[in-house]
Amino acid sequence: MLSEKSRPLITATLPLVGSRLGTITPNFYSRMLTAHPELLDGLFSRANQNNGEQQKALAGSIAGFASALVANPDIIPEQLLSRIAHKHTALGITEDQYDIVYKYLFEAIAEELADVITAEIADAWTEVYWLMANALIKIEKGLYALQANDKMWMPWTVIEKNPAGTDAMTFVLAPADDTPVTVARPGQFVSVKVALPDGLLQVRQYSLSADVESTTRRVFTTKKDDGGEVSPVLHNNVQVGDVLELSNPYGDVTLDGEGPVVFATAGIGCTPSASALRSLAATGTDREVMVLHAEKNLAAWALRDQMTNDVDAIDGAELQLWLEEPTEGFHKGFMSLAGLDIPANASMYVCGPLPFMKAIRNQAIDAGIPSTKIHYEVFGPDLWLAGAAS
Ligand SMILES: NC(=O)C1=CN([C@@H]2O[C@H](COP(=O)(O)OP(=O)(O)OC[C@H]3O[C@@H](n4cnc5c(N)ncnc54)[C@H](O)[C@@H]3O)[C@@H](O)[C@H]2O)C=CC1
Repeated sequence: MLSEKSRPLITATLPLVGSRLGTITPNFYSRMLTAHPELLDGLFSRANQNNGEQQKALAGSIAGFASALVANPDIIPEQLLSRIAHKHTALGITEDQYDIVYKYLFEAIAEELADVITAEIADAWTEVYWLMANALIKIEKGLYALQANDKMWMPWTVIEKNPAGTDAMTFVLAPADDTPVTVARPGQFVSVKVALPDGLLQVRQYSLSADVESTTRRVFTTKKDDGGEVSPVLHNNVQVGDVLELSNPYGDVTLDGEGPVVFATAGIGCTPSASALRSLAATGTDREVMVLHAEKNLAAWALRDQMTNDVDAIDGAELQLWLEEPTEGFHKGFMSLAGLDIPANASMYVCGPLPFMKAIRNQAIDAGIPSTKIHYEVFGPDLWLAGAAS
């Protein structure tokens, strides 16, 4: 919990620190990556460094955590930390790296706030940092302990590479060694390590799109982002027979509980819901299932066959489709929940572009679905969650 000594200091300086985070975090990353260039090789995303998303995400997390602590000094904001911990473990973050972050973050704070900072203010923010870091370290240790092995990276052989819709590709992989494989949960993702043409190793998270329970297959589907650094390499360069390094599965937006379930997805955001749907169909679920999906056109829908087959296989399951390009038999334009008969006790899983998720979450809340039952995950640095928690 935040000490009584620090609380008024954090309350008083939060607006100022919040307003300067935009300069503190680039200063921090620049110091840290200059001193530890190895962290950019296989840990931090070069694309997110270059476009500033990583800096904004760190700033958002710190501000969100500090705001929550000031409002409730005795309560650690679990949801915010859980989401971050799953991303950290998928990257193999270790306890000692929190010392490295502390050193360069506080050097950056000292420089950027030189006009206002006192020893007392620095101590108060140090307390906030270690409250957050120690809580994360504890959650992350627990997540690592749940895995079937204690390795970060395991070799997997690409055994299939299948085009999925017009822009995506499904990769099926089999273990390339005898490391015990963790059974994943529907909705989880794995990190995939890819060597770029310039030799730099980069890591991305991809949702498993099918067969999550399997210990002999990993299946993920990725859309090619022509402006991106990693997906074009996966699509163009990686071939059947190649070996990729994969992490254990992580992610806390998973299909749990009972009762009716609604999947509302758009574009390649259908992947985690498709794996959940696959699991429901495979286990002969008696849950009421509604699948809502939005795409530009029918051909773009990456997992069309898999999802329609699984909807057909589940008793009473319903599928509705929205297409931007008018197509007979389907809703036209962006998804709308208006007029849909969504059960009041439904759990909703929303995944797709951020504006889509915001629109659907708002509509669902207006329709009476409690926010606690609406599950979503922002892929990439988690700005929205950090903002929502503050
Ligand atoms: N596990 C996860 O959280 C995953 C998340 N994603 C995310 O899903 C997103 C999907 O990307 P794309 O397929 O390229 O999407 P896209 O840009 O092709 O859009 C797909 C559909 O989203 C809907 N949409 C777009 N903007 C909207 C708006 N302002 N309001 C309402 N609906 C809107 C439209 O129906 C559109 O056809 C990516 O941002 C990716 O980060 C993707 C895979 C997994």
